[in-house]
Amino acid sequence: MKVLKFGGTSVGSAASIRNVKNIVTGIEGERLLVLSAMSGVTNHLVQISDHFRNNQITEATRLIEEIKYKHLKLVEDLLPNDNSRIKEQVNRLFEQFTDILRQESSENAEARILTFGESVSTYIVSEYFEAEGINNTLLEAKKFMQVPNLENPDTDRVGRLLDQYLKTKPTAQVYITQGFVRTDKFNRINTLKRGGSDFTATILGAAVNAEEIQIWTDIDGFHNNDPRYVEHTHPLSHLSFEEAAELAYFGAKILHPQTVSPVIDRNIPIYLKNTFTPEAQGTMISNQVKSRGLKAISAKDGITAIKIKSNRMLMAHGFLKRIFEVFDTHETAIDMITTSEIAISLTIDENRNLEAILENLKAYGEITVETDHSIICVVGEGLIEENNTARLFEVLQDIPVRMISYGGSINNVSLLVATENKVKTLRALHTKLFKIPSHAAMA
Ligand SMILES: Nc1ncnc2c1ncn2[C@@H]1O[C@H](COP(=O)(O)OP(=O)(O)O)[C@@H](O)[C@H]1O
Ligand SMILES: N[C@@H](CC(=O)OP(=O)(O)O)C(=O)O
Repeated sequence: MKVLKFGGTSVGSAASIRNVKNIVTGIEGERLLVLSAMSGVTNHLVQISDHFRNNQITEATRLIEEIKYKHLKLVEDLLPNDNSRIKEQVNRLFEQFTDILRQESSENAEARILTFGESVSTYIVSEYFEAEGINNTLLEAKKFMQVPNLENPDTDRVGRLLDQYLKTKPTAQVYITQGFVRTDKFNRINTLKRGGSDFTATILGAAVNAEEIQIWTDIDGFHNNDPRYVEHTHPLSHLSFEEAAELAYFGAKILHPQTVSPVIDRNIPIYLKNTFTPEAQGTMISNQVKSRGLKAISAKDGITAIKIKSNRMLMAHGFLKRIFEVFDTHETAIDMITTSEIAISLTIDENRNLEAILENLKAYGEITVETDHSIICVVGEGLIEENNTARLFEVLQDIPVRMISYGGSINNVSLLVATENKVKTLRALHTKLFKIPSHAAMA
């Protein structure tokens, strides 16, 4: 079995869905397709959910009509003839969706709203494939994507649930299912967080012990820096699991942060490919280390730095343990840590429980908080043994760096900068580390 994930732009128009069809028919054997919502739809659903929560029914209804029209137009473009049955079903799906909105507001209603885009996109693609003679079975992801614990999905359990469910469905060479959706510990619909269809693909890849996972997107692989901010980036032909995991966790938008973790133990390779230029090589992510030294740079926004200053207690044993317990109690992960004789600074990327954390930390010293920071992550196998780092520190002469994490792993150096300096830092590092002429890296 191969798992093929197609992202929002790949299912975003009739032309791109025709590319998807050509890609899928060019691959032999059993294929499990994981599809995202059409590009832009989940953003609209977020707005609909917000309007709904604020009782702005007129605004919510206008947006629903907009995305309904977008999907009906897609049906018209893909299947110009004999489409009335399919349009009726799309209309029915939208009626069911509007019913969700009428129900009492709850966290669950929000997740059901956000995951609706995947329900319609998979239905339309399945009908289109059928009309094109590609026999396929549409699977409801909520029947088997039981992921109560986002940090550590039980892929064996997902595999067992999928096996049971498949017994109730017609067998096919092509299966189609929704990305992004999961059921949580209360067995209610929830999401895998934004961009989560990549994570669906690797959870399912591990669950069925796939021979490989292909993630089809709108760019020719993993680039060595963020192409939205930096010019003259280039795709990398290979990344190790560790390199890809660090880059995704520290912000590279092309992959959901947790994409890599489910497949490492089973050693299932992931290929990143471009739906619009399928012949391009793309990036392979595997357990092999094909080259050492500097590979890529990424950035993660929304970081908060917290400093705890205490000239009495820092060196006392058990002090760090008590600090970490505060974060543990409030289920908040720590990203970076630096210590000095009298202070510890650490960062978090989730401010949901910030107030409660600060309240608890007060007992341990004087607290300073800085929001709106970004972690810049420089990654490569054996990076810090390869003498690249002297050049890294030259760049930092011109950029105010709040924290540096060096030596936690030999594959990664992380810097914390104010978000207003992020783009400048990415470009300066690109120029210096990849030896690009300085005028060329500026967008
Ligand atoms: N290092 C990187 N390499 C490639 N693309 C990146 C990188 N960092 C950010 N991106 C952005 O990620 C986008 C693809 O991710 P995404 O929009 O989530 O795709 P999809 O909708 O297919 O899931 C690219 O268009 C690119 O702008
Ligand atoms: N549609 C969801 C899930 C997803 O992964 O989308 P994409 O593959 O387009 O990033 C989102 O926008 O978050």
